[in-house]
Amino acid sequence: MNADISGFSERKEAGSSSGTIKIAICGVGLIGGSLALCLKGKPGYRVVGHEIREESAAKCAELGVVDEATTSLAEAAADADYIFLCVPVGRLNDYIDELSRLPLKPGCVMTDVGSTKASIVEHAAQLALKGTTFIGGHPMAGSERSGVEAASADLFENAYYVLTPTEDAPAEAVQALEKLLRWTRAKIITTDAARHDRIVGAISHLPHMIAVALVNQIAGYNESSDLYRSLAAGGFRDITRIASSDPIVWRDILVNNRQVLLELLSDWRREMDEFTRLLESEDGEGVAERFKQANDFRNRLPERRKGMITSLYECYVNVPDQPGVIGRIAAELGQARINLSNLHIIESREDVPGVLRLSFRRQDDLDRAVALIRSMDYIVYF
Ligand SMILES: NC(=O)c1ccc[n+]([C@@H]2O[C@H](COP(=O)([O-])OP(=O)(O)OC[C@H]3O[C@@H](n4cnc5c(N)ncnc54)[C@H](O)[C@@H]3O)[C@@H](O)[C@H]2O)c1
Ligand SMILES: O=C(O)C(=O)C[C@]1(C(=O)O)C=C[C@@H](O)C=C1
Repeated sequence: MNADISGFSERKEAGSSSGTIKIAICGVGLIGGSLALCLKGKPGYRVVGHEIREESAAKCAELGVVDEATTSLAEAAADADYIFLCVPVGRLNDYIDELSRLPLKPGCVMTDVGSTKASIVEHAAQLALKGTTFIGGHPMAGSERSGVEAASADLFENAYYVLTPTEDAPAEAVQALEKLLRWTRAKIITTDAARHDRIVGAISHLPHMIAVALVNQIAGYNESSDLYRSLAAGGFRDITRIASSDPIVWRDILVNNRQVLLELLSDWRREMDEFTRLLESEDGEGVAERFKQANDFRNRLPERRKGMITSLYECYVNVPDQPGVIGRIAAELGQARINLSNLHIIESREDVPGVLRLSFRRQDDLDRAVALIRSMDYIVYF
């Protein structure tokens, strides 16, 4: 791979013969759509989306997330200067295979956003991608939501964006991709694919498994009494938000990174066994020590840095069980031009006050929303 890249930098700076840089985004969902929004409309760029279904292609074009959309991979890839693969991890190798059979523009830089890196990087290296360069990529930002409707131009701001170029990747290609990715306002770092998978397995994949296991455990208890669901408060919600993530996307990630995850699960079991031991021996000091250690590490994580702890600024509003209340709050926020990124009704049953979770992408929007909703006499908390 990475054969002839002569004239690479000039081409990237000057764009194609038509004077534009063509960027193909395959899979215009949460991540692909967010990348498209970061790049679309920037001087000299044309963003072409690829979706396998006609309706999805039409939708991302209608939403204005891409300049144009197609269901033909050949059409999307033809003359593209950059190709982003933003489909579930289990489909990445197939895309690389298919692209390797298509005529690609010499000097084209191909990258992906998959949450695991070793297998795709290895697969791409086995193929001679005809004068093009593959560079693995992974933005460390996301959401439990999925699909193009959840895409946002702000998603990657201040998050880390990991690149995993192989040793033979031309420096010019890596630099060109880094330069393009500056539009995401993410912090670009490079590492090797195996290290990426180990670390991201620990800080992202393991937590997703734990969240899902915990929710399923409690859902089982809830069979006997709905009070489990009703009483689930901040602690449960905080640790389980990511259990709402897309099942197919996560099936692919976990299966792909299974070697790393099996080791991590064994360490996790040891951590749980330690709690069992402490409780069985009524070792309160030992329990407090576990919390102290965890506090020390967690409190040193950078505050509110997107991608690591949370990408959202959220508040909760108690709402009475009356028709129109939620619409009124949403309408007031809209009128004040406060950008609401998500609204979720957490509890809504007859005669029981509901709780509305409002999510914002910016601290400023959250602050203004809280002031506004409190001025409407609703109780707001965090
Ligand atoms: N969700 C996150 O928080 C997050 C964060 C960083 C990276 N990623 C990675 O980004 C990639 C996309 O995830 P997403 O969250 O944007 O998911 P998504 O469901 O929002 O989007 C997936 C996209 O892939 C397309 N797609 C789905 N199945 C397909 C198939 N079988 N063949 C072809 N196209 C298909 C969909 O039409 C959609 O455009 C994944 O590889 C994931 O690991 C996700
Ligand atoms: O914020 C979330 O919902 C995420 O799950 C984002 C998250 C993560 O675990 O931090 C998930 C998957 C990625 O590949 C990168 C980021």
